[in-house]
Amino acid sequence: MKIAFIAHDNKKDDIIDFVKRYKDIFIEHELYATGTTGRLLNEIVGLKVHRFLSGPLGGDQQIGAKVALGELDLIIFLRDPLTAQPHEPDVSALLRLCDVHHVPLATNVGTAEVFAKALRSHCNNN
Ligand SMILES: O=C(CO)COP(=O)(O)O
Repeated sequence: MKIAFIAHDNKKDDIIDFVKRYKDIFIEHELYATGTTGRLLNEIVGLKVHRFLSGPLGGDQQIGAKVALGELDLIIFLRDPLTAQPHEPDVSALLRLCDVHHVPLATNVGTAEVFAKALRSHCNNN
């Protein structure tokens, strides 16, 4: 599967912890991320990740474009619901495109866990 990771700054520790816990699963897939999130997943978790621009510089929109083209299968976007983002319109546009194109989207660790466990059982059954 093609999976994209995005995390706002206050959620960077959470996404690192989450991806570390499921590294054995994610390593089997094609991974994408916004700039800073991708760098951290590469340097700290040790995964190969295709990196787009940083979110505020257009990375969310680049991921949205891939969603619109049917080129991503799952989005893990750990949003910070307590901090205003200068690029909020880009964030909303990405969430909207996921809904338009029926692409599964996790916006918190609880939902991301459900997806990761589903991926794990899918891998174990194949
Ligand atoms: O701002 C973001 C998503 O809206 C995340 O971007 P970075 O991964 O570059 O920090």
